[in-house]
Amino acid sequence: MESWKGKYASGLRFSFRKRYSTEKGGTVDEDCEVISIGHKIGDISYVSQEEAQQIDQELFNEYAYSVDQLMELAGHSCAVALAKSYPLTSLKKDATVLVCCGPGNNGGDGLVCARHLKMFGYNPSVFYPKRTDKPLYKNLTIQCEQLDIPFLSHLPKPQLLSDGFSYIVDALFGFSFKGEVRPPFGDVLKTLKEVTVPICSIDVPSGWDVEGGNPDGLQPEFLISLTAPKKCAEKFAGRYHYLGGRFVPPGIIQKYELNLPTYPGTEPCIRLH
Ligand SMILES: NC(=O)C1=CN([C@@H]2O[C@H](COP(=O)(O)OP(=O)(O)OC[C@H]3O[C@@H](n4cnc5c(N)ncnc54)[C@H](O)[C@@H]3O)[C@@H](O)[C@H]2O)[C@H](O)CC1
Ligand SMILES: [K+]
Repeated sequence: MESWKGKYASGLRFSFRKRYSTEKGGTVDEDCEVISIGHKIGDISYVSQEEAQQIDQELFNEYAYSVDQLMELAGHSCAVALAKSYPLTSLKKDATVLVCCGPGNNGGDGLVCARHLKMFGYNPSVFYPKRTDKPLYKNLTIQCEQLDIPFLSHLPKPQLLSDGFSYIVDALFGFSFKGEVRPPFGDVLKTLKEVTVPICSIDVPSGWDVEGGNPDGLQPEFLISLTAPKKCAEKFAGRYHYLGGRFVPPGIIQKYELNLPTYPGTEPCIRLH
């Protein structure tokens, strides 16, 4: 497991054991190792909603990336981080995974992630209740359909979801989420809050204020922050926190004074804790 803590100087490494409580009242131990591989010392950066949106726009406008390119890298890094956290061989239920996609680019990341999960041998299904009428999303949908990834017409009840899927990917909202949740997503989030299998959020746990979080909202087990963690990620108390979206140019890192880990080797993601 590669992991990073900004406060440790380069070359330091230590092991520790984390203990989790299970629903049945028992405990599970996990051996963890923290390795400092970056040259930066100091706490990791958490960006505001405005900074996240500015960085996004700069990547498109100043650095000439297309949204398809970044979405592909982002979604691929999500699938890799999920595969590291929930290896194929550790899953029952035929490695079935439900990917819930929202109307914006977070949902697009979810569609890309579903495609890569299928390529990695998982059995994803997609729930995509509010489709956006743009070629990018239509193409991502066709790509999934051509891989025989089922699209659910409605979201099953919590018990059925818990029985039928190994984990659920939350790709409903990312860094542009604002205000109170609007229909039909209030019901979707309510259902997801009641499932007993892990919820895995892409970029921001959906329904959380991008900066302030949401103590009454979803409590995902897994979070992958893209580009840089958003301020709400400081409140994430789940088991796996990854950073992905390995496409941030040095100019952006300097301009926004981002303190981020150096990705190891050719990895598209890195575990933060
Ligand atoms: N630079 C990067 O790191 C990249 C990140 N990517 C991903 O893109 C999302 C941000 O995408 P964006 O389209 O700007 O917004 P969202 O997906 O977060 O949501 C917009 C969508 O949601 C609707 N909405 C907003 N608030 C509400 C609400 N309260 N209730 C209901 N609906 C709401 C809004 O109307 C829009 O339809 C980022 O997080 C990453 O996941 C890119 O993939 C690549 C570059
Ligand atoms: K999300």
